[in-house]
Amino acid sequence: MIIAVDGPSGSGKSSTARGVATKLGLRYLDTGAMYRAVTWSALEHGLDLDDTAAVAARACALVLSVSTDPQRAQFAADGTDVTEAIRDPRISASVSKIATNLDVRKELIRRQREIIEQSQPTGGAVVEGRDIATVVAPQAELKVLLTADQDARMARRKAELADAVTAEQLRDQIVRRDADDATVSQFLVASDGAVEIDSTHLSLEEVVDVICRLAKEAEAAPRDQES
Ligand SMILES: Nc1ncnc2c1ncn2[C@@H]1O[C@H](COP(=O)(O)OP(=O)(O)OP(=O)(O)O)[C@@H](O)[C@H]1O
Ligand SMILES: Nc1ccn([C@H]2C[C@H](O)[C@@H](COP(=O)(O)O)O2)c(=O)n1
Repeated sequence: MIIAVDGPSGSGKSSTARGVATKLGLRYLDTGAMYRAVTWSALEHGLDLDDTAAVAARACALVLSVSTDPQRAQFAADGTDVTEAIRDPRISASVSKIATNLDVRKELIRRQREIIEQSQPTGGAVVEGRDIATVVAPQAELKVLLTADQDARMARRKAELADAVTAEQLRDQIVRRDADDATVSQFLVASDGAVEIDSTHLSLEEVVDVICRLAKEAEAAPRDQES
């Protein structure tokens, strides 16, 4: 089973997808981390992020190791563990430049599909990002658009960063980033066949439970039609 979870920044995609994967015994793929790792690598190499050809060449050359264990997020870029470095505000501020580079997207989507394919023998994966249901895995058995209103998303991110960001940085990470990212992916409205879950007034556990229930229904649906 493939479960696609898309949505805007701070809506709870990563925490929810990890929780669902753990509960259902599936792999977990954080596609945003892959865009972050390319950003980290491009900056390490001193590239001008506006030089789209050079950045795309870096993305293609990058040896990227991605853990799909929902209990143990780990990412390595050219042999360096970047699990923590890719969460740095410096990366969050620049990552949209990389994510709106269409040649980078082409390369990362190719890799994401490979990782998804590799998860099939062990039961599948929960894959989260911005374009999973629409582009990366439109064949997903369950497609979720996870939303929350802007104030809730900003408050969650502020709490997560232990108030270590200014109001301006917070707005940049949530509002500006979504506006830029939405120019290349459709994650603000539910695509065909996707279920929208507004998590504004739901706890993380409640959202995980709703998705697990929908997954069980989706899994049972073809069997119901056969009988
Ligand atoms: N339903 C919820 N209620 C309250 N807090 C939540 C809920 N879901 C997630 N959170 C918290 O909100 C913060 C942001 O969640 P998370 O990182 O999972 O969002 P995201 O959509 O993956 O963000 P981004 O796309 O920017 O990486 C985390 O601190 C998480 O614990
Ligand atoms: N499938 C995806 C996943 C992520 N992005 C972009 C959007 C973000 O700016 C950036 C990092 O994602 P995050 O870790 O914050 O979820 O990558 C995308 O365009 N497509």
